[in-house]
Amino acid sequence: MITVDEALDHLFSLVSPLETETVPLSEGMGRVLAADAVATRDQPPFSASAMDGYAVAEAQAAPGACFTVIGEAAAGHAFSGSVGARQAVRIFTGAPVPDGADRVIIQEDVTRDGDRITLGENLDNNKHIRPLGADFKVGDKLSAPRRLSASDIALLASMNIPNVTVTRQPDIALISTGDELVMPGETPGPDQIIASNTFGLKALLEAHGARARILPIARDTRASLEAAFALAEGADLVVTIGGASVGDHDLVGDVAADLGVERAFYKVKMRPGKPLMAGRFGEAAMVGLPGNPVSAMVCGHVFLLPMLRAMLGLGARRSSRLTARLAADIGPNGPREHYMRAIVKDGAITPLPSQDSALLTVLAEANALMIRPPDDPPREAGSQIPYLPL
Ligand SMILES: Nc1nc2c(c(=O)[nH]1)N[C@H]1C(S)=C(S)[C@@H](COP(=O)(O)OP(=O)(O)OC[C@H]3O[C@@H](n4cnc5c(N)ncnc54)[C@H](O)[C@@H]3O)O[C@H]1N2
Ligand code: MOO
Repeated sequence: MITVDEALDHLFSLVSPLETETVPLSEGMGRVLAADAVATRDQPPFSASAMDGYAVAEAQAAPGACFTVIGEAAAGHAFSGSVGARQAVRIFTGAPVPDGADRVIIQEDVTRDGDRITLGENLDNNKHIRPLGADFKVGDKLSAPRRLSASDIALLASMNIPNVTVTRQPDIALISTGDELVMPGETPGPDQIIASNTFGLKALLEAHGARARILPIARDTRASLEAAFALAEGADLVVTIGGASVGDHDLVGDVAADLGVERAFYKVKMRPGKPLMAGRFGEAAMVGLPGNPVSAMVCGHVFLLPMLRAMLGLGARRSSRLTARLAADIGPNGPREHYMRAIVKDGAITPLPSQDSALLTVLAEANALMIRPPDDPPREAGSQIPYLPL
């Protein structure tokens, strides 16, 4: 058995960053920026009023001072003249500040009578002006690689970038295997259950930038498994679930080998997730996950998401870990790295009482996978423990 980090190194050797494509900015959310986006304009492109009020020369803005209003500047409508001594321009938020003015007095601090204004006695000290280029200047950039957030999309729009160069989304084919499985919505026989793993994995992978396809369930026969692999044609990554262990009906490894999968490894020193296999399948990578529902999802977090990030050009790194203080004493760990379903609350982490890898209710209740290294000694409450957030 190899360690989790060794398995990850093998998995990274099976994938590489995918090619790029250009998409409209409105479809860029969650995509990975593959080329720096460079501003070709300053924002704001002029010094702009930050408030509604009157633009005047700072030097004359004393309490009680009087000015003559000579015109108006609104957003989208600049005042073309310039502001001289004892003159003011009525101005609104977002309007260019006219020449000669370098301060905006908010209208709450002004009394107006016809064309005359008088400043109040308690002026604030703020100029209420946003300088040219205060947000960004020509040449400023949003650097790649970067997964685009909603805030990034707003920034790119403001930079006048209507299309973005992003990494193509990996196509991931998901194959459930087993005679006991039917799809959600079907009527299971008395000895059958519902295929949950492909659905959970599709949700996980798509939330992180992949396109995942759930293929028809492969039955525990060579022919059915071969048919499922054929349907996976064109995928960047083929993921099978179940049939990975040592039972008489666990055929995935044999069929994959017959189809030319060069196996990179089999079995990882982790819990859950031990019977994991991986290899190269033509142009694609192939990963065989264990069937137990929690094992499959844990392997999704620990292995598939890092592979996905590597394919998206975000680098070949394991998932980032956080740490929390242990809420209560725990006993020693066994020989496999244990990913325990746990709850982190107010900075303290508590493993859930049942760690059976078949219990999706426990996984759904958990918000963290608490990580215990192989042969970790007992830990006392208060120790810092690493975890993967779920
Ligand atoms: N003698 C041994 N038996 C087992 C070992 C072992 O080392 N020696 N390892 C155990 C561990 S650990 C795991 S994990 C499982 C993995 O087995 P498989 O990958 O072969 O998975 P299956 O036997 O096909 O299924 C296990 C379990 O999960 C259910 N399952 C499968 N696919 C799905 C799906 N898509 N959605 C929902 N549930 C699924 C399946 O019905 C079984 O209940 O092996 C242990 N055995
Ligand atoms: O490794 Mo199995 O995945 O412990 O349940």
